[in-house]
Amino acid sequence: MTFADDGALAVWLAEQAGTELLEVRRGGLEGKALKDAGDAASQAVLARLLAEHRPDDAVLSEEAADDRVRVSAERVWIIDPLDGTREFSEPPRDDWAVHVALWERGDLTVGAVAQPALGEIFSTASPLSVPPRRDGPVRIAVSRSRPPAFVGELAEEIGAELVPMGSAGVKVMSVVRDLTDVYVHAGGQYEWDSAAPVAVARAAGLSTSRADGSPLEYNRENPWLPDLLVCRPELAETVATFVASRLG
Ligand SMILES: Nc1ncnc2c1ncn2[C@@H]1O[C@H](COP(=O)(O)O)[C@@H](OP(=O)(O)O)[C@H]1O
Ligand SMILES: [Mg+2]
Repeated sequence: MTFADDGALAVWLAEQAGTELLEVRRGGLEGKALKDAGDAASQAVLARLLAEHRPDDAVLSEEAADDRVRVSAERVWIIDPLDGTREFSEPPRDDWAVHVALWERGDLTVGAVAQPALGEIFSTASPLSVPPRRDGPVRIAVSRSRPPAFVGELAEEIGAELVPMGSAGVKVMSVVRDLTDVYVHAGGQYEWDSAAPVAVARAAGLSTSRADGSPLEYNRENPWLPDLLVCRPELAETVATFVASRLG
């Protein structure tokens, strides 16, 4: 197969990696062995296919050594072969994902987020549009295992309910899919955790920023990008102002 279009390639790459991950999950491993096998198998698929289809592009991956060539490159694929590794290792949970993004000369241009256990893929190639918000409390997606310290207080302040789940990509997609209205994270993450999801969320018309409302930047020297806010645009200022006051 050949792909002239980067958006279509991203979708195909995420699908190929997702198929591999489902196969690994059927292989009888458990716990850490399953996590490690998933990380390695998905990385191998993505690295091989990127080398074949885009040999001149740089890659930043959670599962590979950071090749500093990317810092001065014009095109960088930012990938997380398995986001929500913990949930991947807890079948039949479906809150884990494959992230494939492309960054070009300063910004994200393409993204695909596969949720293989759901059989779904979300992408900039086929953007969704988020329906108007229904009545009822604001729904805030948060990490199952590492929710930000301030999130209980935020929920109380704006009358929201918390919806815990695994994987940064799944949480961003929950806003895209109108399962939640906000995803806010702080305390730790890397560029690969949010790049593809953020590209998909932007294409769906959502607000994407650092948790305090400042702009997100990708392909920086240090890929540590510890906080994130993805939400319906009308909620962005309220949440960011609250978070800024708590994060100082
Ligand atoms: N405090 C922290 N420090 C580093 N990474 C974090 C983090 N909190 C969350 N993450 C990463 O963000 C992703 C989503 O986490 P969570 O499900 O808790 O929201 C996970 O990616 P991986 O599964 O790719 O490692 C996790 O490792
Ligand atoms: Mg991740």
